[in-house]
Amino acid sequence: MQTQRPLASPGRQASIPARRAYSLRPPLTQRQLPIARAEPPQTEEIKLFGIIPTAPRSSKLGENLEDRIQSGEFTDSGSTKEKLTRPLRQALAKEPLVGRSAARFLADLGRQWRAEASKRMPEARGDIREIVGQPVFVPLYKLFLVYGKIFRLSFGPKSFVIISDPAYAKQILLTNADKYSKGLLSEILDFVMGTGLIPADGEIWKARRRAVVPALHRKYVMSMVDMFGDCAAHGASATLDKYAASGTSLDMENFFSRLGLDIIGKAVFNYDFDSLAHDDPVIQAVYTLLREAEHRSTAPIAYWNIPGIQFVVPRQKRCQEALVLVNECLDGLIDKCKKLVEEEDAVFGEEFLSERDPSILHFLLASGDEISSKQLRDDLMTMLIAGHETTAAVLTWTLYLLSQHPEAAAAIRKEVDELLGDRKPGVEDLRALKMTTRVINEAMRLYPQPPVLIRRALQDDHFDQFTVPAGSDLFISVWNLHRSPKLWDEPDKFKPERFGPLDSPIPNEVTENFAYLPFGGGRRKCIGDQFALFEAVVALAMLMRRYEFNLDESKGTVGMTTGATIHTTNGLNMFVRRRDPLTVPPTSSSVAETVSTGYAFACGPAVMPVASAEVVAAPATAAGGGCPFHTAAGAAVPAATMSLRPTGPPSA
Ligand code: HEM
Repeated sequence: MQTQRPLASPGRQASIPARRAYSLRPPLTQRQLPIARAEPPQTEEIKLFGIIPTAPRSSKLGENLEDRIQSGEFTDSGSTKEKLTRPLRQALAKEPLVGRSAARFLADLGRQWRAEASKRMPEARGDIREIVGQPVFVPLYKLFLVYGKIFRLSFGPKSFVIISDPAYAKQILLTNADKYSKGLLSEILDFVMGTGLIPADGEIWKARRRAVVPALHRKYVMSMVDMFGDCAAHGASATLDKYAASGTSLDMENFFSRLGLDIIGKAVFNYDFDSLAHDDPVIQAVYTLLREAEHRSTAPIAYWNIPGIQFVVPRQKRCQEALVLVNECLDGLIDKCKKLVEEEDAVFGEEFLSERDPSILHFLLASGDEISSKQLRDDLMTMLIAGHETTAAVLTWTLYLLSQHPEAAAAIRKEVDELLGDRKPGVEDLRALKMTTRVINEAMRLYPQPPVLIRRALQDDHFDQFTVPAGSDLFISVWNLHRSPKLWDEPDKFKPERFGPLDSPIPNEVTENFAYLPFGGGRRKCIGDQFALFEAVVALAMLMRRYEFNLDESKGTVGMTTGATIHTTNGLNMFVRRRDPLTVPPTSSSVAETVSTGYAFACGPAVMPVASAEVVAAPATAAGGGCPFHTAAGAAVPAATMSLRPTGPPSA
């Protein structure tokens, strides 16, 4: 197989020359959209960058950002003062006496102005509606191709620094991580995650990371593999077989969302949502919260801060009710688990795993971690949300890509047929499912979940000649990094072989030097990376073995919309066909046996700097209860396709 590595390491990256924008656009009230730029295009510059001026933009917002970028509307270069005085200097230079010395003086001043201008970060100014009308990472990519690895994006008084360079990403996530907080993300997610790990900062984050990371220990992740297979098999019999028999297409995005929810419910708090087989109010409430979080993450203003809004606006009221329902359910599960911990009276130690309830919640309670039930709920909600939509989105886009690349689908089937037949993969099989894993790695490059990482600078930080002042909001565009033509050969193409021979290490931020960040990097790297990768590999292997999937094109293009993760616009509608008679009876491998043989994780050097060694053995605590809502009949769960606005089809 051909080996294609990223084209350039960050050190070798040739940066796109810095350009700046001083768009003199009047305020919205004074102009009618569409509007052409107030400044004439910089013809010289346009030629330099191979950009051809275009006609004024059309009337549809967002539609023509590309044209507007090309028109030079956002763009200026060098020092404006220098450019304005240039004709004067040229005229003066023709005068023999005083004129020439005045021209020389202006030339010196111009050099100084240019030097100062070169320290100003390239800036794109625009109308926020250009961005909110489409998945945010799409316009950011177009702007990145013009402005390069770092630029400021300004909408009136608001501005964001967009980072699309591996070395800069490494600086923010790893070397200078202390200088950054989660900023906007904490504000957006506060209502649902509170001070859970994702939005938390400072001392709370440190304490929670130290407490939670050890719960996802090696033995725990291994013990989950069997459950992944059970859930996938259940999904097959509860849903896919029915659609295969009926011949009607099924929204696989919705299917993966339910599969992800069932898996994470069991893994985090030993709760069987069984959303693959039925809907109930708790499931509906979880989706209401997820949709609200997504909505907030793309909203141009923080409407949720308007006092009393949760009592007035119907969607906010529903969100509030959903929160109460989910919290009550979590409280019930916490009580039930406390009781179990008390009953079993097990000795807690490193890699503690209860046979009756191997969940993360059980670990946290058994560890004697002294935290409030609010903090515990925040942690559980965080893991529920973080571990559900992300994996579902990864599986959705992997299957989409496989539907476009039958040769890769065939390669996976060959691998699975030879290795597993129709039995569930065991832990020892994961290392051998190399092609399946590699396809998922490449799908995570093309469709990173989330496509953008959010940070706020707590102190000034410097990126080459540019200073990012304290208080700045930064977006690390993982989408841009993963699709940068400077880092990847044919970046928009699906090429699992680009990561090298199948025997080479599984790609991650370390192997690719921060050009590839499927699980982030540095001290806030995903704590569920191995869990998630194993889950995706098991589910994909089992489904590809049993079924063939073909896109139902009558349902329209598979567009992209975004919230926290990338969703399809119209669902991933697939015809499902059962493959040839399954000859090998499903069997399960012994997880315990494999764990004891000391299987090594295949994910490369995981970066979990707050080490699991910090676990302290402590006595168990107690109480009792259970979720009162699980068996209640409920309304239909909303489709997992959380469309915000339609866009064009994905380019891969
Ligand atoms: C394919 C599935 C997944 C993907 C693509 C993914 C991706 C990520 C990324 C990119 C981050 C870093 C965010 C940032 O730096 O701002 C992150 C953080 C996190 N992820 Fe995941 N994740 C996945 C699955 C999971 C699962 C299954 C869990 C839990 C069991 C989980 C729990 C977390 C938590 C708690 C954090 C925050 C860590 C911290 O800030 O200390 N994730 N994830």
